[in-house]
Amino acid sequence: LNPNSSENAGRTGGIMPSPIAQMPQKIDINPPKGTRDFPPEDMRLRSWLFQNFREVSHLFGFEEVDFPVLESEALFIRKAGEEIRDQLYCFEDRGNRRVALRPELTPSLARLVLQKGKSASLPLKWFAIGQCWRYERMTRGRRREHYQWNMDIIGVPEVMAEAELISAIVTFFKRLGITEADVGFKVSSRKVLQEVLRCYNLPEELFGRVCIVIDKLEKIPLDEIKKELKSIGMSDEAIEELLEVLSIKSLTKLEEKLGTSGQVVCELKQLFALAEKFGYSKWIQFDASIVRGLAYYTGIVFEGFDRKGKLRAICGGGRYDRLLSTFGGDDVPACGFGFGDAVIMELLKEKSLLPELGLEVNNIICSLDPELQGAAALVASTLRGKGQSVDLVLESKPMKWVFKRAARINAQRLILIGKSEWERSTVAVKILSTGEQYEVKLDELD
Ligand SMILES: CC(=O)Nc1cnc2ccccc2c1
Repeated sequence: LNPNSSENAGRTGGIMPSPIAQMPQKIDINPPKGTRDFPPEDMRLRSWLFQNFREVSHLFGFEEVDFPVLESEALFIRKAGEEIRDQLYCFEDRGNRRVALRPELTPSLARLVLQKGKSASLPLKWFAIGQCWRYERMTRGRRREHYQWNMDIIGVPEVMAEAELISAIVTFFKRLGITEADVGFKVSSRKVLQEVLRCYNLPEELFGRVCIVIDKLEKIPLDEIKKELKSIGMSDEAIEELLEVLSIKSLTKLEEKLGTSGQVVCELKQLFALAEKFGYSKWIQFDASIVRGLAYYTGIVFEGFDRKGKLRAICGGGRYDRLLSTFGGDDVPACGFGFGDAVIMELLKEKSLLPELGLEVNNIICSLDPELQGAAALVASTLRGKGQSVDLVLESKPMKWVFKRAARINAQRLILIGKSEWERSTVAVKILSTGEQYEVKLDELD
């Protein structure tokens, strides 16, 4: 912008355009609406959270998978009136293809399972951590992206699969110091709904739409719920019966309502018995109102909630035995859960369970004069070769600057390359926590 600088040299006569006129359009340094940057202090927390996701997944013998954040829009087009559909971050690409930023991971996982087809020996136990997107009018100021941890078991029809998944989440909570006093799981089965709808001869294909309306039970007024159920084609009597069943909060009462023989009650009893064996009985409770907001669930559904009731659902999942066949594959039983990175962080903050994660560097190395830069590089490589982290001072800096930086990056040791020491193959070492100082032979430095 300096009118006298070289690139302007030789410009003839005329008034130099004012620097402002040359100023490139100042770009917005904030991330796009509804999205986040992760500067180091936030990235350390995120990495810590994901490390726990990964370690629990490996503890349960799951394999990590990943898929593109961009998918064909068709993967997410379901006609059940889901919120996730209304907020799909979709567009037409330069090849005129309808594509979308994935709003969830399960459909991509199902696509990959089908791609593996017969070669995939069941059961598959896969997990993924991926960024998911939604396009919301920013009127609500909500985020447009979040990271989700998913674990899925493909090919196991028995309730043992759901019990295993809940055990994984409980294990994760315990690792972070969250107990059954802080959170719980509401468990139900969509077959409860199916049972009621069958009694009232509601066609099977409307089942998903009813679930999506029911999922809004605590979010919109009851008469709005009734209106939507009526518009789907339910009679007043069916609606009353449905709402009555959904208010059941104990398996015993459900049994009275639906009878003991039904597969529904039997499956749920099995799950609660397994919970006992896994050791997380105190974490789960039956709650018939839980249906989850995704149309493809077909059986047991569950969601993690904070017992203070201040936060949105922490995680959720369930059985989706029909999803793969709706993608044209064979019928393969499947169940899984999604666990977002937002609510859990709010919960950990509230419970003061966030770890203090500072930057930690073993060594900071600097040379006391310019011609020893090479020597400093050599010492840095030697220590790095031994697995020690080194912050190498890359320019000649005054010692005051070096000490200031050493403190900021929390270096444990300062190594000075000085002329006289170097001539006798030694370096000066200062332990920054104690101030202890000594000289050490280069080949004894470890
Ligand atoms: C609490 C929060 O951030 N939720 C959130 C944020 N972004 C999303 C993006 C896609 C789908 C669900 C999402 C959910």
